[in-house]
Amino acid sequence: MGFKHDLLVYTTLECESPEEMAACMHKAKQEGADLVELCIDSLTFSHISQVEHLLKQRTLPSIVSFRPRNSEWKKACIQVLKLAVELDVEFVEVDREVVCDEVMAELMSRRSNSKIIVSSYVNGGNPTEERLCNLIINLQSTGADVVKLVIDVAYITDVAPVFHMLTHTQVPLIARAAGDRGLISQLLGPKYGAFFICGSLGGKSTPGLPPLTSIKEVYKLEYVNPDTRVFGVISNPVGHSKGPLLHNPAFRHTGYNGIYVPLLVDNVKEFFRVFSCNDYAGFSVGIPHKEAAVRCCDEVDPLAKSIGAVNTIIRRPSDSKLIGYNTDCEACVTAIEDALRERKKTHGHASNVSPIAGKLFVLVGAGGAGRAIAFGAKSRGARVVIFNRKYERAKALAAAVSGEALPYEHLNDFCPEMGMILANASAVGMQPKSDQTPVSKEALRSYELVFDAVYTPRNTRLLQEAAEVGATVVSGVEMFVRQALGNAKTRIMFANLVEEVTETLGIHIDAPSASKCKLITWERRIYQIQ
Ligand SMILES: O=C1C[C@@](O)(C(=O)O)C[C@@H](O)[C@@H]1O
Repeated sequence: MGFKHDLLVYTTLECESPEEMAACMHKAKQEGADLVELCIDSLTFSHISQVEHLLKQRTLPSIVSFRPRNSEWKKACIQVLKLAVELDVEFVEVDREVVCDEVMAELMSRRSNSKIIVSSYVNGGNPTEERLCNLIINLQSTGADVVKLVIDVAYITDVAPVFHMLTHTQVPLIARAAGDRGLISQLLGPKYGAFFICGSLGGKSTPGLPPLTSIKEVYKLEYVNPDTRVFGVISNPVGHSKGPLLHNPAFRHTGYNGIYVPLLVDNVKEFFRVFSCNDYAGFSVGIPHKEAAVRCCDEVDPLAKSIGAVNTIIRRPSDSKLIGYNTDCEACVTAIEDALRERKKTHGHASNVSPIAGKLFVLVGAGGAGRAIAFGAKSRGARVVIFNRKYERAKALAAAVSGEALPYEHLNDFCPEMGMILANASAVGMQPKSDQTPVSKEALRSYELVFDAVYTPRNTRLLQEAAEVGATVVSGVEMFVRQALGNAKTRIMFANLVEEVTETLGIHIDAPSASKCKLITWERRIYQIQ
């Protein structure tokens, strides 16, 4: 078939009425879909003529599918599939489990322009290459023009055999790993020769499916090819990350053939074992993996080593070794310093000494991000006090930065002096639990500045309440963009990208005031603020 490398983006329409389906088809077209899968079994219709009308009026090339929900529906299924073939619908999808050889043969012989897709659902997780291969051979033996597999995956690593099949199968193959952990089967599919990619309609996040709009605008999958280098954020959860919105445009501006994707990882070590080739070139590391990731690296930068957490990993092309860095530390501390300097400037006393020096720096959270912030604050001469739900972790971190650990229950009463700095490095307040806050509004009155590492939502409850009591607030987006620049800088070293990435991101950590307006531009872009 001629279209193997011409990417077609489709979306699946499940609607109650033919009218609604026609309207959704229109919407799918507006959002950039090349074709739609019409799930006729989702429709309520009294007569087949309504389906006929819908198919004749279709405004996009279509796949007609029908999944019978019980044995009585089987008759309707066969009737609809035959109708679709008669009407020359572009693709007619036949479920291998329901359609017998005889009907299959009839559909094949009656079609003129329709292509027949024979599909199967692979359940039970852990799809081995052998299992997938046998299934493909079986489906192909029906004489199908296209074979389609929807595969249940338990872990992101289960997607690797799917990529292997996409690369090595001769018959045109549509493969989709279902669920959140299967998302990369769609985003990276084109790298492995996939020619059909499924997206979700209406900006909706459907598990395992990228929104149609982000396929076109963020990932630009039509440019992904076998040489595309893969980057991504390893995290769990990962859906909140704005990394793809920031790194993908940066790649394009610099003409670099790379893609940056969310990687929902349960076990970092296993992830690196399976995705071990040079094409998987660099990673951001998010919660809760920043400490475990240190143990996966072959070399760790001295700063990251002392912190005990990495948030950036680069695969060195010359020997495929993983090199870990920590860009959170400088990102957070410089964001706080800049805000304090700005405040001092308006109060008339600017100075070169870090404005954090000598301050009481209260840190909530002793995980990977907390560790980086504690080390950063200590490096600037702050007195660090740590609160963490698990007291033992707070104590261990306090010992590492010559600070003090206090029981979490005392956080709201802690007020030894006024004008302290508060940094939240816990996930409290992150979407979807954005009504939560780690520190009460009353307690915030003792702080001169409040920083929140949580950046989704942008204006957390903690920051809103801190602003209401008159504190200077620094949002997590300041840290997020700065750590991403750190990612880019480490990437430049190994991918021979020149200063352009820095230019594109537009932030020069050494010259904070010049960077401010670019930061705001990125903030607008990331949160899609007009
Ligand atoms: O903390 C963060 C944010 C992040 O996890 C993200 O959401 O993209 C990426 C990490 O590298 C970084 O340290």
